[in-house]
Amino acid sequence: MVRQDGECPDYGEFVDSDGEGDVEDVSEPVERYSQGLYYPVCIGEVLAGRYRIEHKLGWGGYSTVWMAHDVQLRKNVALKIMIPGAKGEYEYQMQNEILQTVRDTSNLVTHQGSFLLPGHGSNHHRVLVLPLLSPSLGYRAIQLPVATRISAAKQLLVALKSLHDAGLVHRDLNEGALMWEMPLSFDEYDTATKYQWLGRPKKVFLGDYLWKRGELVQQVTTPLDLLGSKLYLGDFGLTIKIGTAVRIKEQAPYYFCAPERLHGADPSFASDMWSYMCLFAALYLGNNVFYGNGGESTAFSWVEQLGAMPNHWKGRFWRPEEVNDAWYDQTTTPDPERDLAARIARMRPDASQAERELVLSIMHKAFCYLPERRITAEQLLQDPSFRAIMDIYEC
Ligand SMILES: Nc1ncnc2c1ncn2[C@@H]1O[C@H](COP(=O)(O)OP(=O)(O)OP(=O)(O)O)[C@@H](O)[C@H]1O
Repeated sequence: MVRQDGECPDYGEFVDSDGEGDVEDVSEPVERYSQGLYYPVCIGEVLAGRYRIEHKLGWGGYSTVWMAHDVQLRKNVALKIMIPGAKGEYEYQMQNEILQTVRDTSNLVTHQGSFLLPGHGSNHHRVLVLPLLSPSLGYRAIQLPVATRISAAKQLLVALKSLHDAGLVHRDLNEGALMWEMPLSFDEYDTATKYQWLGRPKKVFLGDYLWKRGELVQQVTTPLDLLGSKLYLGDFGLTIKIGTAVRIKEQAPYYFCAPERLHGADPSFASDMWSYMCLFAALYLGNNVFYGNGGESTAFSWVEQLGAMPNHWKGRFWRPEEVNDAWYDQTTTPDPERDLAARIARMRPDASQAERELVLSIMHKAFCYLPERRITAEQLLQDPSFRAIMDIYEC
């Protein structure tokens, strides 16, 4: 139904004790509320006198993200409520930098405004008001038509190029940073209709011991037929200016992290391009090319598919106790049964031999160990093999 003034509120439902585990398994760790990191929120609560919380969209190391209705402007928004302190402020500052320096922000998730919420004690939580999008799909992206996924890969590359052109390194490219457009007409509907599409919030009371009432809410699962075709890149909580030296070089999930970062190098445009190609491969193949927790298994997955790592990286792996000298032995070659070509053939038997060769050529240009030889976003957008793939899928 179309939204009416004075609408009867729906606050979702508390699950019974059997359902509590299901909500807890997929939600943020509850102890982060008692530690004063996350801001406790209830469905139906109105923040800053205008944003009525309607559902939960997701959470991360630095925030919880909520779907809200802006009763002043009568539109839906996402509220990213940051943890207090410098880490929570950093993304706001970086988003301001992006808004000032990036020429084309049309595929980037940037704020439309911001406010501070008083938290526990003297803490304050920065809140970013973001466009409402579909939360990242994770492994569900494979259920989208392949042409939609390839179009997403192209849009992601355009978004990344715009960031790189402004001298910014994303540094945390993974599936969680990809969000899809939601239908524009969504703004006109009342909460009950939105819950018919997204499901009513399932929730658990956080407990009386907190300084403020709050609920642990299971995040929405967007029906795939509700998604638009536009893809957005978000999560700039770790973004840096190129050339910035960082204390922690590596980044989880490690199977998206460029190998030089696990050998002590700072994040760079090139390391973003490695992560980009991991995402391209996941979208094209429907599965990740590399795996593991950043230790032996991840390094093994590089070597079996790409061959030996550069000899001068020897002795620099971040987990020295797990090193295998064969990784740097230049006589170690990819396993023909399990290399990239074999993987592409296995995962995409429907694609022609010519198409698979184009994809293999693209992947090798970005899955190149030496960052200085890796293809850039600008070059990849102009690359004949990349363009040929985009032509096949009419993107
Ligand atoms: N504007 C939005 N619309 C819909 N969902 C969103 C939006 N922004 C974020 N989300 C969802 O919330 C999740 C958490 O957001 P994000 O990864 O930006 O948080 P974070 O605290 O910075 O996390 P991380 O630990 O990954 O850096 C995302 O994976 C995404 O699914």
